[in-house]
Amino acid sequence: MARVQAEESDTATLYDRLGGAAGIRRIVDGAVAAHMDNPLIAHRFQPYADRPERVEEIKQHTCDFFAAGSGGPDTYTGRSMAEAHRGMAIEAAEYDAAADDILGTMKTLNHDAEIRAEVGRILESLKTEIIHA
Ligand code: HEM
Repeated sequence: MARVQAEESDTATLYDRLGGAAGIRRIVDGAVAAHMDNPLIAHRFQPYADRPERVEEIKQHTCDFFAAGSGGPDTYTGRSMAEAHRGMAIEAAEYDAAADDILGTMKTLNHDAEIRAEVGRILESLKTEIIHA
């Protein structure tokens, strides 16, 4: 029985381990709030402060992006990462600040070190697409 449970948890998708759509939404909400408060990148997001409908659209696309990339049922219909960030000239330090916000939010939400490291590796793999796009 213990063995079966271990096998089940080994095969659970990252999407399931993040808590599905609701769990991903909590991470995205927390990360966007952290970005707005992060002196390294707040200026990137402040122009959206009075456009709640655009913020909601970006959040929805980000949720779909993470869900589709982690084994969830959703399809991502937003732009590619390079296209979404083209012309912004995002620096590596800004990228790291955004990744820290996401991983810090996950820690606050009690995701353990192992799953945070897994998400950290995925974020790292997106870095070259997003910086200097
Ligand atoms: C950590 C990895 C990142 C991921 C997975 C990510 C993901 C996304 C997604 C899915 C969108 C929505 C695209 C769309 O609606 O078509 C988006 C938009 C945006 N991202 Fe990122 N992003 C990341 C890093 C960053 C960084 C480092 C910055 C700036 C410091 C940034 C600034 C923005 C801005 C300002 C928008 C809105 C663009 C617009 O309205 O046209 N992102 N991002």
